Amino acid sequence: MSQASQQSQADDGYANRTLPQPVEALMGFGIAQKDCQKLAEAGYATLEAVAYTPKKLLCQVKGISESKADKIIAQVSKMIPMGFTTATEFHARRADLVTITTGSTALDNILGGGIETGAITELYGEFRTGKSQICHQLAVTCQLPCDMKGGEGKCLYIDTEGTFRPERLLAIAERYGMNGEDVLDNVAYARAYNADHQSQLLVLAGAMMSESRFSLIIVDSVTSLYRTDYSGRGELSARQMHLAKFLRNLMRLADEFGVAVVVTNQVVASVDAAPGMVADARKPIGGNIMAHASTTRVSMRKGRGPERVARIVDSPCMPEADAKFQITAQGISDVADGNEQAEDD
Ligand SMILES: Nc1ncnc2c1ncn2[C@@H]1O[C@H](COP(=O)(O)OP(=O)(O)OP(=O)(O)O)[C@@H](O)[C@H]1O
Repeated sequence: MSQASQQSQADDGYANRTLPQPVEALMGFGIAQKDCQKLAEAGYATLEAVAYTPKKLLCQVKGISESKADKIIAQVSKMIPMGFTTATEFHARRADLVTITTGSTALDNILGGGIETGAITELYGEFRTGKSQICHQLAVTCQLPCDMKGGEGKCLYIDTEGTFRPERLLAIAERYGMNGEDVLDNVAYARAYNADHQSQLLVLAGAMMSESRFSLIIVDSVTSLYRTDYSGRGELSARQMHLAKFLRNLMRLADEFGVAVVVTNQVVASVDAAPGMVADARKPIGGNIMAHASTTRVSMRKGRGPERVARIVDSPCMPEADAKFQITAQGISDVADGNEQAEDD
């Protein structure tokens, strides 16, 4: 969760967290309004966004010279705490960490309660494994109150494959007794048409999130446009650099606004999979860049009928584990025969 969102109001709590301060707050400290506007238009709409960005990038904003950037950084560093804290304090902050339910208790359990806010969770797997269905589920549950395992915030949904279906949200909302119209109104949806556009949408996202309370960003899928916009070995390095920048901006939004970020990813046949290793013979796209950017990685595969199996592959504090869930008309739920974790393969 971002430091700004820690500075919460009277009764504290995630739902009452204050929004980060707008970059215009610099105006009282000798920074011109037009410079604040330029920063906001370039995607640095909050003090946190400026504070978390290297000087080199601030200097790339049209009209921000090196000396202006120095002045801005000096002022922002007085306003946003970025130094050391004790592990005790950090631990206390994590105790308040909000997680968003996936709709399946078994899946929530292996994730440590649900999808973590302030972090990037990657769902990867072959087609039809339920990645987009989980995204639809979370777009609804992120709006639930915290005591119902929600995030009490809106959802920002970036769809790169044209698979977003509001009808699914309505069906899921009904399951939780939520007003369908409100649920749809609380989802900001954008279709991304190319990798540059996908990045540009994050600039808009930052501006929207500084005005209204969001608890979740979804990018479904994070890599598909990169696969089509960049082809062959010759463009691999440029692709990875662009992807790294996109992921870094996503992480910045997670830090800045304390929102959960969920990205889906496709898989490709792994040439180095050993014979007999059927279970994970396919690896997620994006290589090390993707692997390092994701806080938690979840591999998904098909089970019997509507059943699916999710496996925690990488997490900073949860062990590798499997959970079964199923896709139903009303979203993601535990398998009919119980909430138990899946047996070994
Ligand atoms: N209303 C529904 N009720 C039950 N199951 C559904 C419903 N809608 C979709 N599904 C199931 O969800 C599965 C598709 O899942 P999803 O779209 O999440 O796949 P995905 O992993 O995102 O695949 P891709 O990589 O192709 O986008 C299909 O097996 C489909 O039968």
